[in-house]
Amino acid sequence: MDIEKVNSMDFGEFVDVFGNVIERCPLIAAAVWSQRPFSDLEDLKKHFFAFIDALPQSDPTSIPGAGAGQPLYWDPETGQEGILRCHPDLAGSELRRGTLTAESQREQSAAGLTSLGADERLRLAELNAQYRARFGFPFVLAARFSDRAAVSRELARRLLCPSAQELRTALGEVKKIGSLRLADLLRADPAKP
Ligand SMILES: NC(=O)N[C@H]1NC(=O)NC1=O
Repeated sequence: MDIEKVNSMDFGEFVDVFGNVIERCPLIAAAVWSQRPFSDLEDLKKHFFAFIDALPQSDPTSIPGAGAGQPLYWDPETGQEGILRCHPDLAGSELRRGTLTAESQREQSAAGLTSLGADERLRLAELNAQYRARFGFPFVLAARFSDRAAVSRELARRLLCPSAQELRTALGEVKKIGSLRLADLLRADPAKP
């Protein structure tokens, strides 16, 4: 798909195609559509990321200690933390139930997370739960740049980071995931974050 094709899309088509560039955040694609035309893939990416960067960090709707669950779709009132909460755990219950988005399923599968042994799955589930309890959002990592051993290692390491730093790191991972998804859609070089 070239950029002319992207620029010619009506609202509905654009949101259909780009609605999951940011996991379960079709409203971000909806906002980006209104900024067309785009000059190229980089420009399109810039608009997605600028939208995220302009959001408030915290989620005033979250209740501290309530362990906010995963929403079906992003609510703009929940800001950047809300975007993180739309991400399914890596090797978590959504993967087991088969309810991941097609993109997430491919990414988790590429990192080998669909074929973990019971012990590895349990260890990741424990680390994911500790991470969510500490930060109030799930551990987010661009799985396609990782593998099963690196995922647990990175999770254990980031669990010890300060919250403000972790929010920034996690949003950086959201952008890496979005870059890869956009590159796939425009068939550019997907290896470039
Ligand atoms: N939790 C988390 O990082 N999930 C995401 N990572 C990724 O590469 N795809 C996802 O769905």
